Amino acid sequence: MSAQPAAVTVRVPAKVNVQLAVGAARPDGFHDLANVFLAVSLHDEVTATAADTLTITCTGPDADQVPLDRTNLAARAAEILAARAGIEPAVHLHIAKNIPVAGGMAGGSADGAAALLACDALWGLNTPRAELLDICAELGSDVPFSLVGGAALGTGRGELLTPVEAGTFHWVFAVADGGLSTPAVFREFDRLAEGRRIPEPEASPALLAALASGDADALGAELANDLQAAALSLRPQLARTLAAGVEGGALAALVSGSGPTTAFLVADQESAEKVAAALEASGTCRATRIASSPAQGATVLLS
Ligand SMILES: C[C@@](CO)(OP(=O)(O)O)[C@H](O)COP(=O)(O)OP(=O)(O)OC[C@H]1O[C@@H](n2ccc(N)nc2=O)[C@H](O)[C@@H]1O
Ligand SMILES: Nc1ncnc2c1ncn2[C@@H]1O[C@H](COP(=O)(O)OP(=O)(O)O)[C@@H](O)[C@H]1O
Repeated sequence: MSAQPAAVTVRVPAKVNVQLAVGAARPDGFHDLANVFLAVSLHDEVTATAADTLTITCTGPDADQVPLDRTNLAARAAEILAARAGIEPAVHLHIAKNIPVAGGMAGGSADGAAALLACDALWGLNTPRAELLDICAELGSDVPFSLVGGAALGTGRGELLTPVEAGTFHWVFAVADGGLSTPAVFREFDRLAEGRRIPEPEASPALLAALASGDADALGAELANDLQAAALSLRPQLARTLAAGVEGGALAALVSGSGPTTAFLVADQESAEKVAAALEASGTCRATRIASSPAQGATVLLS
């Protein structure tokens, strides 16, 4: 019998939604989506080590905003996996956090997927991939994509994934002060849509073709986020950040998912540095990050 590893580290990417088409509210409170996810090279790392009880620690610039109790998605992932295996969730999960918190980049979802993979390896469970994906969907709509990474279309509430083709793209992200609550942004979407017929969400063929081609100008023309108006309604100053990035040379700009992080598509690495400098000089954001896409999904680094 092979020895269990003493510690397992999993690296997991953030995401941006290059198309987020939102349907009407469903009876269960969720919204049907056509959610074109792209994993980007901004990562958290989650390390699992055996411990007496389930404990969470977190380091990084936004660590003080991360819950360290059982509401942390990494803790919930460990509990669900342990319950299925009939064992105790006796693990210390350390989160090295680099993804903005409550920023619309699925940082919590990323940690949930990473913790699931790390615990599965630490406990030697070899859970089938399909079962891991089921647990991810139970944890949250974005969590399956954090496991899978790359580029994918999410339907249903975003949890039903079909891989899509994607060339390489370069991005700048502007991190805002404070977060936005995802349910609050969906509620604002509903409020703004009152009295209007909301079409069924559908992936745009032009967007998917642009994504596959690797042509940044073409993709820039197709970026679309139905939650953007709601995020801007709750946080009007984001309009200044979007404008500052475009004036600084970005090909296109949009709010990342439910926000308030804003995403800027740029031509190349050199342009990324210029746009990041322009955004920082504008004083309209707290920080900037440069990244490329697509990035690999949750991956075991050390064990
Ligand atoms: C908007 C998106 C875009 O990818 O992500 P963020 O930008 O916040 O990261 C996702 O749909 C967020 O997914 P996730 O953060 O996993 O949400 P969940 O935990 O499943 O749901 C939190 C709450 O968001 C709302 N919600 C979420 C997904 C969905 N398809 N319809 C919804 O209405 C519901 O109010 C739900 O109770
Ligand atoms: N591991 C985690 N990292 C960050 N936030 C988490 C985590 N687990 C639970 N949360 C909670 O989820 C909320 C949303 O965080 P996050 O996933 O970063 O944002 P978003 O849903 O906008 O992508 C946070 O405000 C926090 O209360």
